[in-house]
Amino acid sequence: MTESIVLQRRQGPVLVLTHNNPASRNALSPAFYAALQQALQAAAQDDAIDAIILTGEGGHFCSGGDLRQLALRRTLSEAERLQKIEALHATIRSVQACPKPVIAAVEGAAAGAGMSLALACDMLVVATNAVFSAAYVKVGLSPDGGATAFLAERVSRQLMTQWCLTGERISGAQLHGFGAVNRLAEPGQALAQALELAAQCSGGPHQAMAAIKALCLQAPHQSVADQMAMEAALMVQAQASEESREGIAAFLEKRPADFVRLRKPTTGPL
Ligand SMILES: C/C=C/C(=O)SCCNC(=O)CCNC(=O)[C@H](O)C(C)(C)COP(=O)(O)OP(=O)(O)OC[C@H]1O[C@@H](n2cnc3c(N)ncnc32)[C@H](O)[C@@H]1OP(=O)(O)O
Repeated sequence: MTESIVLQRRQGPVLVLTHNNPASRNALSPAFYAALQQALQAAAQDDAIDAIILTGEGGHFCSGGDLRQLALRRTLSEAERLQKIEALHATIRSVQACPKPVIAAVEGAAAGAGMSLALACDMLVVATNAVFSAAYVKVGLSPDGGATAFLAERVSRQLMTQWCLTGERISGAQLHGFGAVNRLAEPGQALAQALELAAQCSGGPHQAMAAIKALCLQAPHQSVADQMAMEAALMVQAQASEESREGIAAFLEKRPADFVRLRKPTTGPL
């Protein structure tokens, strides 16, 4: 039996998704795109899952596009090449469209589109030995997977341009210095730290958290007026929700809020 390209493990209400292609340092593949999208869609529907961690098997997060496959792309038509890029982009969108927080736990390399995938996540836990690189330039390519959008959210245009033009390696510690990282972990501890962070997001109000994720994703990309319009639209919904009824009642009754009982009963194993 062939092993899954995305390993799935539940730790309480946290789903850990592990890219399992260590022989190529977790280079990207159509099978990975399909499996990750499917896992995220299933997790979105599963009320027992509060947060998702994305990580890589074998000490590396992801080495980006598969260079053996990319070498063959020149023989494809422009439309076919676009279709392949779109498969990556659909995967990036699926991370951001998932209503649950997705946390990247990064050890080792996050190169090229592997860096894009890590930066697409809602939160980032990196080991000090993690190495990010916009490696595209090294192989004569320009960035994709949202790399330039995600870098622009985190650092100046000058620095982003330098990183993309040189493909230089950026350590986990460096990224942490730019405030681009939620937690900096000792080597080998990124997943453990990500699980701690995920635990902080557990037991919360799912609808409100989905609204918060959507707001945080849009904030760097729209005007204050548009952002406030989006906040208003979501707040109108939130104020009428069972979640806010429970949260406010719990405060007034001096007891912990119980958002979990508002969810549908789970069908899957915990
Ligand atoms: C559409 C998307 C485009 C892009 O993302 S463009 C950017 C593509 N990515 C890169 O250019 C990064 C290439 N990889 C590396 O720089 C290094 O690797 C790492 C830093 C990730 C890891 O270095 P180390 O631990 O020393 O491993 P190793 O000996 O270089 O590689 C081990 C095996 O993994 C294969 N491999 C690594 N990255 C890729 C890749 N991106 N695509 C296909 N295979 C890859 C190698 O070839 C080799 O394989 P074998 O053992 O058979 O010699």
